[in-house]
Amino acid sequence: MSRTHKIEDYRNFGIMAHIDAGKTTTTERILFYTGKNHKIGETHDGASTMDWMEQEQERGITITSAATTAFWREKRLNIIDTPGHVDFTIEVERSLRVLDGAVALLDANAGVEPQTETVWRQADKYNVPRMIFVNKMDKLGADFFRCVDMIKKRLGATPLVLQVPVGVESDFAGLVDLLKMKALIWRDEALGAQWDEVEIPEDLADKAQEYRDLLIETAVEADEAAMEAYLEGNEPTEEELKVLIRKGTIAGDFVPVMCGTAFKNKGVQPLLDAVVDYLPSPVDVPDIKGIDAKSEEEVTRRSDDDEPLALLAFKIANDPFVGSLTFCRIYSGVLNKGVSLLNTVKGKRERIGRMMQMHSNSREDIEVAYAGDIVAVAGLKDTTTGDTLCDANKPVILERMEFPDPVIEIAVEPKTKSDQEKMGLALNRLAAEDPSFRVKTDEESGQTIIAGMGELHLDILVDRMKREFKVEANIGAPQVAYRETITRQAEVDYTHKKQTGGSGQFARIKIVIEPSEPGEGFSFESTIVGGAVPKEYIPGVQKGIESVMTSGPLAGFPMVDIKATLIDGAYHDVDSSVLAFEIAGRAGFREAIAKGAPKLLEPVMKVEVVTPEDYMGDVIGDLNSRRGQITGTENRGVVTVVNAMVPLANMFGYVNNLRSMSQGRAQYSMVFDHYEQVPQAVAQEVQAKFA
Ligand SMILES: Nc1nc2c(ncn2[C@@H]2O[C@H](COP(=O)(O)OP(=O)(O)OP(=O)(O)O)[C@@H](O)[C@H]2O)c(=O)[nH]1
Repeated sequence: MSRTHKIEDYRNFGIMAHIDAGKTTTTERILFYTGKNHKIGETHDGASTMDWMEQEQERGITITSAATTAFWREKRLNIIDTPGHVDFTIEVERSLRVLDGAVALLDANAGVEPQTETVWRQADKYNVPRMIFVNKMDKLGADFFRCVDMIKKRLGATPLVLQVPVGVESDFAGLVDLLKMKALIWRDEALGAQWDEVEIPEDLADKAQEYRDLLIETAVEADEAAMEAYLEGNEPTEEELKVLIRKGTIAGDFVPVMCGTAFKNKGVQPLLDAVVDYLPSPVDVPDIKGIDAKSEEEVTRRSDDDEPLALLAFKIANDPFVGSLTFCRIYSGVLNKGVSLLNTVKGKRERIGRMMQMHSNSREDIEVAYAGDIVAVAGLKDTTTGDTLCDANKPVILERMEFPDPVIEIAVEPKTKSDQEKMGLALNRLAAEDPSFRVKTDEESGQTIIAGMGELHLDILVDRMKREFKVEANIGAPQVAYRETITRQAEVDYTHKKQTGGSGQFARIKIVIEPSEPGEGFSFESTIVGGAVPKEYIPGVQKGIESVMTSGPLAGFPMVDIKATLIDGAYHDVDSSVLAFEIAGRAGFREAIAKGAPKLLEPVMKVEVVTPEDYMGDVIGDLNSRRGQITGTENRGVVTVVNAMVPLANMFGYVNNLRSMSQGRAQYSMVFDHYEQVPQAVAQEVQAKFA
């Protein structure tokens, strides 16, 4: 069997959005218009085809990323579904990792929302070329040009407006295509409705011309020759413009902006055309970087069937019929069913017994897959998210993903003895699927603690534990994941000496510790020259120090952002050992921390509340009482937006509070922003509770 599509004809892209912007609806329309999905399910009926898991349907939010293959204008689209809820940013990160381009959805009324901003920044990190679809143009309060403005102001991006809406809210009828300079007017709002290409309505003629000029001016910046020609008075043709837009989009110079309403079936086909025309194929983006597992040298792998086989596992899902499915992107080479591959991260072999291509409502067993493809492999044993699978003769570790630390924890207690065993198994399985989810045992109480990105994240995991693994458990109150660090530099000269019977122990170290930048974590360095401490003992010192980092002196929380430097020391020919230096490292570091003025840190969330003006005073008063700092308020049509920074510890149960305060009319969203020192009075409470 050979390729059905050249790799240049692939578009691996994701749809990213704030919760409720309409991602599910848009994805389903895309699947409908690409002809793979003939029975459309509206999300509010709970019949959505992208939402596989039971809870997702019940809660109406898309939690896991599924990859779906569809076809448009002889191109092969692999749509990677990215979740919108901030508790699952980890899912967003890992899907961003494997896609080549993205469509960001905005709600035409709400514009750029905080989570859109978060996801946008993540996409910046991976240099993902993007375009924007301003959805819900039919909604009350929709404002396309306000969205364009927010793209500039909030996202700091350069919008390249490709369309101008014709009508708005219930009068939204279609759009002006600024390349063709024609209006596309839909005949009705039914699924599959046709449109007519007509002259631009008179009242829009000036606006269309203004935006077309702007479009050309922005687009020619992508290419010097085109720019010169334009300055000499030669406008690019439609085809030339498309080439320029493609080039600038892939380079990240600007972001094409389009509009429509997925729900009322307007604007989806032009969006698909733009995906094909402007988003990159796998060969248009830089080659993936990796490390040669033998030589440890940096290497790159070209998106090419002739390169050695390498794939990256980016998602593990439990399928009710097939069992565990590992979603992989093939970066290079050809994958045949039945081969045995090396997992270079785990150092284990895996056999590809069965692989599938996912379509929105069916899965197709396949025998072979090529560079650029996304496949779901069944029955892998040891592979977890982020691992590389490859040809054992050409072992490579593809760029690994970074995962944020969890900010919230709860204790889970199995109800019966049999639940106890099942729970261990279930938690391990869930942790393998989701690297932002951690499980640990509290050393003092013996309780099992699970940690994640937010209340909802843990809620869903506990729910899955009950449903999928039939584990009954009692759940404790959610707890903030505090951290500890030091505030000043400290130096310690510590000697560990023991001389009782047999052989003695001797190790002397001189260490300096200092605070490092927030988010830098822990680092260790030795500046010793001339063998005051022999090389083989230094790892002992580091190990001793690291063992202390896991539990700070104030309340036993992990320590972060500390740099430790071993500057001097001494040893004894007979009595020194790695162990003696480890003991010295541990005790010396403890002493240094005490001198370094330790402090407690807490996660602070960026909160946005959208409320009718009547409740604004109450909302602000309440946020203040939660130790929140209001960073700004803003009018958005009929509602007021309140922005604030609030410690996570004071945000538990906020949703109910806000609901009763505003008679259910205000909404909020929050994202983790940074760790900050806990005020003294609060710190004392926390310490009393945990010490
Ligand atoms: N008026 C209007 N409503 C829309 C449009 N698109 C989607 N909706 C509605 O907005 C709500 C959210 O849409 P979804 O498609 O579930 O949004 P989502 O972004 O997938 O949401 P999550 O999966 O929860 O993140 C649903 O009630 C949709 O019917 C649109 O173009 N116009």
